Amino acid sequence: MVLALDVGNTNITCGVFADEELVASFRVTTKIPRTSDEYAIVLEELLEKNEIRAEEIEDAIICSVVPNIMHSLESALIKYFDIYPMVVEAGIKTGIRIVTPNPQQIGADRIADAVGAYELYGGPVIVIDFGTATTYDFVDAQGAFLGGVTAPGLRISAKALWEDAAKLPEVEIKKPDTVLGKETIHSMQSGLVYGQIGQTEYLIDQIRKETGIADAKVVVTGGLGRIISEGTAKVDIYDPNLTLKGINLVYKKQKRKIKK
Ligand SMILES: Nc1ncnc2c1ncn2[C@@H]1O[C@H](COP(=O)(O)OP(=O)(O)O)[C@@H](O)[C@H]1O
Ligand SMILES: CC(C)(COP(=O)(O)O)[C@@H](O)C(=O)NCCC(=O)O
Ligand SMILES: [K+]
Repeated sequence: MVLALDVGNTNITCGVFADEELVASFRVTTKIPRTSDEYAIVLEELLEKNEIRAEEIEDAIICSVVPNIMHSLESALIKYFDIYPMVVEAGIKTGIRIVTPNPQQIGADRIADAVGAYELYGGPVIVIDFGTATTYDFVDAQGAFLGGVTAPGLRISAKALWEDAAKLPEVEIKKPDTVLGKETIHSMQSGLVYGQIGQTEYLIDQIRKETGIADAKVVVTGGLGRIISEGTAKVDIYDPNLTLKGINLVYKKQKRKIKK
């Protein structure tokens, strides 16, 4: 089995794949600083809870947008699992052609999302990831990554409200029944969720207009993607495991390349 690690700014999402099938997944907080020894304990314990023994993990691949935790995480895999993990980075074979002046700038998670969306659902596709940041990326029918949009994530926006405005409290991110609120919490939740839905619909329309591809499919992922997907008819597919699946696809392509 292969361990796929998606290191985001909020969570490290871990997936265990038996070939194409995701057999287990779990999440670990990114923000907590951990040593390689601590990572090993957390990973081993969570694998065990999912009835997977460490010895069953034959290989690993990491996709990270948080450079400063890479050393500890890689060391944990080397030291305790005897695995030198593959890393999703510039130069790796992905099947996606990046048509931007500086391809190495693009977050590895966006590449994994693009690979997952294109391979599993087909292009032209707009892939949206509601993570710490909200990212919108466009991949055409031939698998070319043409560009993207980066916006503040739902939690970032929410935190900005209650941290910067004295009278605004911390609120749960959920969709109220009506747009207009008669109380502080309701109106904040409305601004956050309906605001994000409106942004999403607007950007989908604009991307379709700008590219001239009116029928581009919309695929959504990310921790907060479900609540937005449920609020708009413009989302075709919500796949909470898209990034992990994309990472696993990259792993398989790279393995094939090494074998040749
Ligand atoms: N399964 C889930 N259900 C609801 N919210 C989630 C879930 N997973 C993550 N979240 C929330 O979504 C936000 C983004 O998480 P995530 O997609 O893991 O971001 P990142 O990839 O940037 O680490 C976080 O605020 C987190 O609390
Ligand atoms: C845009 C991101 C911060 C999103 O990260 P996430 O929300 O998944 O933690 C990440 O993909 C990143 O740091 N990208 C590098 C810059 C770019 O993609 O243009
Ligand atoms: K992400």
